[in-house]
Amino acid sequence: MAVKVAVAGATGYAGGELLRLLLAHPEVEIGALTAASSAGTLLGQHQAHLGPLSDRLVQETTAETLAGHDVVFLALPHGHSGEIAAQLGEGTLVIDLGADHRLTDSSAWERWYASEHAGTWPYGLPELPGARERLQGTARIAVPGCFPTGGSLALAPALAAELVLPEVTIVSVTGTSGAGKSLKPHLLGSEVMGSASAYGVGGTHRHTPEFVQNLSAVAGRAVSVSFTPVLAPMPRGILTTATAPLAEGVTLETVRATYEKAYGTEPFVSLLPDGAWPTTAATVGSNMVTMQVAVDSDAQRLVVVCALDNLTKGTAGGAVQSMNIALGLPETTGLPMTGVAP
Ligand SMILES: NC(=O)C1=CN([C@@H]2O[C@H](COP(=O)(O)OP(=O)(O)OC[C@H]3O[C@@H](n4cnc5c(N)ncnc54)[C@H](OP(=O)(O)O)[C@@H]3O)[C@@H](O)[C@H]2O)C=CC1
Ligand SMILES: CC(=O)N[C@@H](CCC(=O)OP(=O)(O)O)C(=O)O
Repeated sequence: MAVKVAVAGATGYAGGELLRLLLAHPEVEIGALTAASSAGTLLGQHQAHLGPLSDRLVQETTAETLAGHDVVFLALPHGHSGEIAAQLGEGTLVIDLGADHRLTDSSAWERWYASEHAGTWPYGLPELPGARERLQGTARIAVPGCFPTGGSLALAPALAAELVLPEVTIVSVTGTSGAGKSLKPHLLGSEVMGSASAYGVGGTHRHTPEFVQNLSAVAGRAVSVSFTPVLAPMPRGILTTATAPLAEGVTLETVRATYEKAYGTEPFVSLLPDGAWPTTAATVGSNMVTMQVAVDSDAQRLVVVCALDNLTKGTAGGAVQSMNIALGLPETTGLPMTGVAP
């Protein structure tokens, strides 16, 4: 029998990508589609790329509308998931694409999001140690932020194997869709086109505590993280460069062998052949993270570069991957493993 899913936030970027993937998922039947100000309109007025759902009515986001589904995806702005999730029973798998349930530390949530913490759910980054086991059979999933997805995967194997010191620097170039659809002055075409700009500089981006949480868990000790996002004039994609001081005597061969062991059997992480470097373009629409490692021997630093599509592996694809695990389906079901080129 098909898995009946509802999507709250269906008119947004994350909801739109999710529906694109769910339309191609063989086990899924798409039920209620909800939003806020767009309620009462047709989905085709907001998501021109979702032809088969074009005539579907967008409903209000209420517990009543979302009831009666096996899976409910919440692709809502931060702070809106807790209340609605509390009204959905444990018989429903609720998958939060927002930040509300990612952090384990309530005081970190209050500091970075300046609101009451909604709680902590199993974290939907299956490639992290122990994550798959926690996702199997769960009724609640917190989908990671798009930056922590790439940055955490870039550094986890090195930190777990103590190849680097626990002081890491992460710089991520991102496309504009990461900011969502709503109008923001710094995202106007004339501000973004032909220019790249850093933001959230100096340890102020709210994904910093998520990085610290993930990387400290894999390292088994506190990891300090300096994270800087850079906005670039492209709609999709994140290119992350992560560096850390090498531990004594670590060579490129050791690094490469460690990453091959960590990701060799991972369906959605591709360690590229020697000499090939990740590009965002090659990941567009796919659920892949492409990765390359290097050792800067003069500076004695590990350098890892990885690329992903912020809306696919960075949000909606990661959500579907975790749904598959929670429901006991093959993990790769319905998820694209190839990008589009050129
Ligand atoms: N974009 C990305 O790359 C990523 C996004 N996310 C997270 O996913 C979530 C959605 O992001 P994104 O799609 O980019 O945002 P958008 O602004 O593009 O879409 C937001 C959606 O939420 C709906 N909405 C807004 N307010 C409410 C409300 N009070 N109740 C119910 N629905 C509401 C909107 O409906 P309406 O049309 O009616 O306004 C719209 O469907 C966010 O939490 C975001 O942080 C996570 C990782 C990456
Ligand atoms: C370009 C841009 O603005 N990107 C967003 C990334 C949002 C995201 O991935 O995640 P959550 O909001 O779900 O944490 C930002 O930096 O806030």
